[in-house]
Amino acid sequence: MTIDFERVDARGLVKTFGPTRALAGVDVALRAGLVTVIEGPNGSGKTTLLGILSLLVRPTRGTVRFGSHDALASADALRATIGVLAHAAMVYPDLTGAESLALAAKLHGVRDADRRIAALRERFEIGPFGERPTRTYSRGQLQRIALARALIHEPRLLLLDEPSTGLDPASVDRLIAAVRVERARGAIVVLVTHDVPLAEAIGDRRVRLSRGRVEQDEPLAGATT
Ligand SMILES: Nc1ncnc2c1ncn2[C@@H]1O[C@H](COP(=O)(O)OP(=O)(O)OP(=O)(O)O)[C@@H](O)[C@H]1O
Repeated sequence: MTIDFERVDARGLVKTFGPTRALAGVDVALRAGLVTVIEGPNGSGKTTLLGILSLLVRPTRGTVRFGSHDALASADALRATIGVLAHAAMVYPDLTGAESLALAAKLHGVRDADRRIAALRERFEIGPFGERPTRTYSRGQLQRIALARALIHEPRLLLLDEPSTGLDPASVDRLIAAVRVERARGAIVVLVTHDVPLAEAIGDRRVRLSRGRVEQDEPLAGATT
């Protein structure tokens, strides 16, 4: 079954960890073909919000809808529609990059996996290093594998957590190009970052969190190129 949706709506999200209120009533609406940047100081709740949107963390209160689907009630079915690029690359160190992509394709039941992997390898310039174990990779090489893996199943919802950390300018350019392709495909893209130039280069909207609340939610100018 293919699940499709054009928007994700989170309403009234509260998340407490013991005495800590990581989120204190957050509403966000995310739409297909738009990049939403989530900003805010350390501890403002960004990672917690991303965890809830990835359906891996349950909110204490609130609702999450993927289109007409109650995402909290159907998390297992909907998880396949999500692609996540997290801080840790989450690859098996002894597998090669190519094997990591093949495994991800298999887990997601990607049809025509060989062709999809070849296309992603070309797009992210994963050359001969793709045949080496990932434990030998530089940060930028790992990032390219992680991005390719996050995109292997053409996710509807793409969640990127600080994707530019540690990348050189060429790698950041590649990342920006990749996000633009995903946006043009109609993906719903969420980008958590402290990287202001990156946010301004690809963000369509900025949601600023402060102490677990939305402090600002505004369009970003000039991001439509
Ligand atoms: N598993 C947890 N257990 C206890 N407290 C937590 C947990 N996860 C997050 N918190 C707390 O919730 C608050 C929000 O954390 P969160 O990681 O969402 O912030 P953030 O905006 O992503 O911060 P940063 O910019 O530092 O990554 C913080 O006070 C944090 O200490």
